[in-house]
Amino acid sequence: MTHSDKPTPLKSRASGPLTGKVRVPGDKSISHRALILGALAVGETRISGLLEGEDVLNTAKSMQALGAKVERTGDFAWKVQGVGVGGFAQPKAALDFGNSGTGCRLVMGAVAGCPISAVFDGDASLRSRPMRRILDPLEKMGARVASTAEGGRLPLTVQGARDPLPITYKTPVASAQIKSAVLLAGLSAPGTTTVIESEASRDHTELMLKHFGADITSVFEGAHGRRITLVGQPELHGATVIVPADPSSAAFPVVAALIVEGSDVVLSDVMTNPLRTGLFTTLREMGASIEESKARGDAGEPMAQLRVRASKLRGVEVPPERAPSMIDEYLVLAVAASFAEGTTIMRGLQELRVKESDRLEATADMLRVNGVKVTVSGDDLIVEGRGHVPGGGTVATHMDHRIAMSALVMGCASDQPVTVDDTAFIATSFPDFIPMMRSLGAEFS
Ligand SMILES: O=C(O)C1=C[C@@H](OP(=O)(O)O)[C@@H](O)[C@H](O)C1
Ligand SMILES: C=C(OP(=O)(O)O)C(=O)O
Repeated sequence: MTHSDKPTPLKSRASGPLTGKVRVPGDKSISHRALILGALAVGETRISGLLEGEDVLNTAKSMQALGAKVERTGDFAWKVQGVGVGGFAQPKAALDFGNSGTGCRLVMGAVAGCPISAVFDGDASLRSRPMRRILDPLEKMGARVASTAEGGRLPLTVQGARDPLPITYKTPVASAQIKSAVLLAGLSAPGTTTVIESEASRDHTELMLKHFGADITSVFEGAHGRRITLVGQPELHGATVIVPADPSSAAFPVVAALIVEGSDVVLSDVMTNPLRTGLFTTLREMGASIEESKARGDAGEPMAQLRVRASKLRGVEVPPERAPSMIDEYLVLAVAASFAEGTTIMRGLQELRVKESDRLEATADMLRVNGVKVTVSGDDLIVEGRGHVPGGGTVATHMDHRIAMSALVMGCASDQPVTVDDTAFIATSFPDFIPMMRSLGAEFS
């Protein structure tokens, strides 16, 4: 996906109370996985609530290019006719994942277990992100990689293994993308593939593999880790997947409701998998009123309705072991911390440096240009909250959807409006963010 060269800036200014009930779009992690596992299954997979954002649409296109039949049957409703484990066909052209690390890295794993070769590419942001962390284990499993870019960056070619080897792999960092790539390649290997992680990352791949019929187990390992074992060469069967609302997208209206005085916002069907809810835990520790009701669990993932009311927040210390469960939410947490009274210290954020942008520096810049006192100390982010934010700054989004949305949320309650230089990348994960926030009362112009 290429964006127009002309940036689309937007200004966010303080509004009256935010009110109403919304359902944010389907979870991005689950949407990617539903398409990929649907493509690797035998038979038909029906997906409802799919996130129709650019990242996921690029994964859908790649599944089609690899031989699966992927069809949109209605609003957020999709049907996939799979080719079976190991059954991908040689794609005719390069696979373009646009801005999406998840799509690119998970499909690399799936391709590594098939006897085909595929070129992987993406936009300037994705081309700058490290791929060695994925390629290392895939090479151990028998895949071969050719890259002309430095450090195994995109564009690169993966030649999948004819006879993939099962491995036991300890991930060097807590990353669901690394874990998932190994497990997806392991589907085609005989015997058991094991992934050990010292900090548990989101477990959607494990839950969904089970849902599609794989023999997979996950046990605790050490204080915070997991050992995941997958029996290779299963026959995955097509399944029904109901995609819950994305907690990483819900994070934006949640924080907006907390900081805009008098707000009362309800969010339905938000996924509450504990490996994704670190932000809500942290906000509650800061004094946030977030009430959960209507808890249910369709298709292996828990979800609930959240009612969020404007709250006086106080600074807290966020421990490093919480990072995997809120890794994409630190940007908007930093916004909440700016409106809190007191200092918030977020520790162990090294992984933020290798996302769509260097999110540690970009978050600090976002706050700084809006008059908030902030320090990056090693891999820690320290925000000095003063109960209000001066605003008045223009935020550089660096091709990063979450910076754009966080900055617009900040403007909802700052003394002066906040401008973002480009909103185009919001479409990667939350295409209706702007109209949805306006429907709650946000003033974007
Ligand atoms: O597996 C996934 O769906 C994701 C894993 C995380 O990345 P890492 O695996 O690099 O931590 C997260 O940041 C990303 O938005 C989605
Ligand atoms: C890091 C993110 O996604 P990805 O790694 O898929 O680009 C994100 O959505 O914040």
